[in-house]
Amino acid sequence: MLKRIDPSQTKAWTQLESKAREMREKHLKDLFAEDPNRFEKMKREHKDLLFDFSKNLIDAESLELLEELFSECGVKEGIQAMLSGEKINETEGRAVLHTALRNFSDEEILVDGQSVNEDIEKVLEQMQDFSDLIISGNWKGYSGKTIKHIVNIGIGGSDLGPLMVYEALKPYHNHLRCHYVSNVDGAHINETLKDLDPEQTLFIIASKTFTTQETMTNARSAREWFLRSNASENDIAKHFVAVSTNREKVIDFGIDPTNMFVFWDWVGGRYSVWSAIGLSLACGLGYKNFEKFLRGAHSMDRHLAEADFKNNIPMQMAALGIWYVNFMGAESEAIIPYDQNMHRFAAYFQQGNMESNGKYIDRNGQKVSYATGPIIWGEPGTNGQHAFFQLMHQGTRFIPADFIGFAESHYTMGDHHLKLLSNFLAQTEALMIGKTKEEVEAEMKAKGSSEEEIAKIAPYRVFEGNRPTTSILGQKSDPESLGALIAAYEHKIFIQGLVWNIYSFDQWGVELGKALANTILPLLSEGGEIDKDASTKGLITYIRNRRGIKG
Ligand SMILES: O=P(O)(O)OC[C@H]1O[C@](O)(CO)[C@@H](O)[C@@H]1O
Repeated sequence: MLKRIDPSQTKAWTQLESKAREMREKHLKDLFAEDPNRFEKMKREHKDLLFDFSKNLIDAESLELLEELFSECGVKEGIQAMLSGEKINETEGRAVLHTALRNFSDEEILVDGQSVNEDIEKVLEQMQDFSDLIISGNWKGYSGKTIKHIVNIGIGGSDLGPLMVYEALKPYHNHLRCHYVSNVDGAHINETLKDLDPEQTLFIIASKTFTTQETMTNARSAREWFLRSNASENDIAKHFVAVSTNREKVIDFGIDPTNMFVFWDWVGGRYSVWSAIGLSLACGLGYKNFEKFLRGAHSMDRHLAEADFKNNIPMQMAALGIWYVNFMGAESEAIIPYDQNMHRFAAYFQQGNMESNGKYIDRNGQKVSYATGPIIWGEPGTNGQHAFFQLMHQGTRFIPADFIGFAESHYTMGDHHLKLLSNFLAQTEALMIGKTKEEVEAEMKAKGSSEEEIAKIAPYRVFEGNRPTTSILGQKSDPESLGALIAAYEHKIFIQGLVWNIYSFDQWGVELGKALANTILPLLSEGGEIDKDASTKGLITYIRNRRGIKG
């Protein structure tokens, strides 16, 4: 059982509030001037990864108070409860064991007194055998041709994880091409399938529940598309496999259960990339790379369990997030990878973070009186610089940002990579130091601007700076580093949920919209009386009229 402490009633919380008033008067530049060893003291390393926390608007005393807050809220005990398989997802009565999926230690993990180790190993073996068959070409489609294209049909956690990782690890792609269809908008599946050959295409229907409207609609359309070729129902087994926890529904859909890869209710959708949901990755990157990805995450799990607060990377990330959201007034966090291939990383953690911690009811069933999960957003640098960085530098919002990059690139053409990295470093520097009025005026004067021009334009060219960033650097983007990085963010989210006294592993907030969509669908296709509010009714009527449906 997790503790049920209202964090705002703790001793540390009140102290943090007064500490934050003090810190709001400080400038990051001064913190660096006061302590020349700030970088050395505030950087943390894990394997190849370097986390530089020094450009954050925080000092040692604030971090000590956050450590106290963590201890008052039972963070360590909460982590232990998760790792040991306790049913900490209490609103769904489930354990939370994505860490077990990447557990390469001998430690046995029990759910309801039963070890899950063997089940996990079995599925990993099945994934390895299957991906080897597909990659080697020994798995043949119905006409005897090898598979060239894999289409993963899923949504949310059954899509974003594999898609993000497949994109991020482009240099590791083999000859197969993986595609990801998620949106129920027919554009998605049509545009994906239009250039594919059914004889050489394999579909992975990925859905934890196997009931999700978008996925089942796309899966049915994929089957129809497949059967429109010369294929028959008997050929489906060679072209459709399923990843799910729901065997019955998989069979109902017509997929041979021998072509089913299982996972379990103790794997949350948004934490499922480590499970058989990663099947497209095992195929498209090769099983060895998938395993390296799991091992990278496992190393971060060990680090989480073993390192003390000061040296614990996910704990430091979580502490900073809480500091900014609850004490410094931040509403959002930006994630900006200086790595084009990581272009879906922020989108992935939108779900990871916002579906986990976007909650206002606490573990006592009461409405919270403090802010919980922030808005997560971001795009790769340098593109972001030419889009939203204006607001980050001179806007009225306070936006802590993570910058992620790698010392080396897989791509050796020209000097792209050094230019990319120089932008990364320049932006974090600029966000921190800003540019004073005096500096602007002196610069304009040196360039020959008149006094009048300086007075008029200088205010627009001043940057206050003092905008916090965390820089995360690795050697080279690879499966292990990516695994470790994702795990660090996952743990950050969980730790924050522990402190905020919320349940991070359910997602009741997505249900209402799903249920209402089911009431609207027949109104759009069949007509009938519309018992809805005036706006929804008006919109339904508009669509009906435009589509020629009589009311
Ligand atoms: O894998 P499933 O069951 O199709 O669910 C897909 C997604 O839908 C949600 O349940 C709600 O959006 C997510 O948590 C999940 O990742």
